[in-house]
Amino acid sequence: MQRTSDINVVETRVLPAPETLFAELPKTESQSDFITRVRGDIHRVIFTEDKRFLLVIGPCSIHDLEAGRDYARRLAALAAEVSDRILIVMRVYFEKPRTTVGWKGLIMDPQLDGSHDIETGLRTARAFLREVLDLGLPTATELLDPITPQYIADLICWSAVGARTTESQTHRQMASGLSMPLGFKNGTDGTLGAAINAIKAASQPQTFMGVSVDGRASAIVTRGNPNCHIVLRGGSAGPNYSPEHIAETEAVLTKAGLLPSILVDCSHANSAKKPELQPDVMRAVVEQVTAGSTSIIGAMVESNLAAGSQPFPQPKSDLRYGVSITDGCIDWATTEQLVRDTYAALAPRFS
Ligand SMILES: O=C[C@H](O)[C@H](O)COP(=O)(O)O
Ligand SMILES: C=C(OP(=O)(O)O)C(=O)O
Repeated sequence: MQRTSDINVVETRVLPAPETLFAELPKTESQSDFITRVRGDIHRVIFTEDKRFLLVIGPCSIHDLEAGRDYARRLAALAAEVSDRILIVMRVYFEKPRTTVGWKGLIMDPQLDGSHDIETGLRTARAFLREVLDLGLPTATELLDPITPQYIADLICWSAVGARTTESQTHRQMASGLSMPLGFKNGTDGTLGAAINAIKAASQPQTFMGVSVDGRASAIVTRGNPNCHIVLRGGSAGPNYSPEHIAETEAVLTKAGLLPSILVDCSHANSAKKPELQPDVMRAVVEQVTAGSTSIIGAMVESNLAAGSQPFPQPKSDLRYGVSITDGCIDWATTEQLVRDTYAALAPRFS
């Protein structure tokens, strides 16, 4: 008989059930309390009941755990210093959507060598998230593969659906069942429609196929996620964080019957993918906030220990410490200065 399926499948590796990883790497009671409290804080920021500025900041992707820990320790100290005006959440990004092909992040390829040991990737992600939380630092990630949340979402305070997947029904359904506040990015073309439709779809009950905690294919029935908002990241036509863009986004959200809560991504097309421009974008955004904008709830910044990015793939031993292997970032000194400047600029809001 002619084979009609799996013609292009080379191997199927069964993964451990989510509950196996929960048992191996459990969430502690204090982590659980912390996540619940931070998610509540972010909810209040989205609903403008908390005046603090939500800042999602950190590496474009985590590829070196030691550098990730080093960064998290520094950010935790800084976050504690500014916590009365800025709610800092660390980008702990383990999944990378690619324009064509490339390294897809630590979950998909934890050895950085194309071996795609996803089982180790999932364990590594869980273990690292617990370390970040134990520093008293809230966690943010992009959820890309719809099965991933079953393994790590209990350790995430805020998540994103990226520009390349906001229009996907699969991701909107996934978002409708997630327990944390979530930002949908505008599309790579810069238009808002897909994100607006995504917020609407994710707020509704949905039924879709997924994996249960014991690892079986299941129909998942959700309640809808009421804590979704838009993230402006610019697009092929250029940046979209100017007062005019913010006013237009506010109007479109209001017309759609949605809360006009906007987080501005200072990276990606808002900085023309030039990481060193992010502080300028951030300053322009904070200026709008101090001038009275109530729709801007915060910003996102790609930051690492060292500036820029390095080519990848290359031998692991040749990689420079603290330098991104995906999008370019600002370095730690610039990050610290930017956060302190933002803290100072926000003073009038709290006086
Ligand atoms: O933030 C990360 C990247 O911009 C996104 O994953 C796309 O990356 P690529 O265009 O290098 O594939
Ligand atoms: C991939 C990312 O962004 P975008 O979806 O906006 O390209 C990201 O923030 O890492």
